Amino acid sequence: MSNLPVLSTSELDMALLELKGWSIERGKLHRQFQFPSFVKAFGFMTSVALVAETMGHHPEWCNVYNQLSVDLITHDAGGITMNDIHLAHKMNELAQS
Ligand SMILES: C[C@H](O)[C@H](O)[C@H]1CNC2=NC(N)=NC(=O)C2=N1
Repeated sequence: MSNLPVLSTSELDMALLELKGWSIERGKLHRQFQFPSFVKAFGFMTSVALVAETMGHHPEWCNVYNQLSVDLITHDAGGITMNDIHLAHKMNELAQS
């Protein structure tokens, strides 16, 4: 359960300045990832799954071959919170390693 507030439009605009590749789509924090192979995509998803489980905060995502579409939203709060921003930063870090 998240007690964090839903971020305002201006707070989101500020956070997006530091979040390469992410945008707001249909009220969710969105990024499309592309990997060299399905195995690389799935390896990334496995790494993210471990972080997500530790955070207690989980992505909505769809994997097709080497493509991964991710949407982040805090269901308990009904909008985008700092939990989504933190998870997006962790995903960007993991995508580079
Ligand atoms: C009880 C459980 O920890 C909560 O329901 C967590 C699980 N993971 C979650 N993930 C996301 N993205 N939003 C949530 O509100 C959320 N809630």
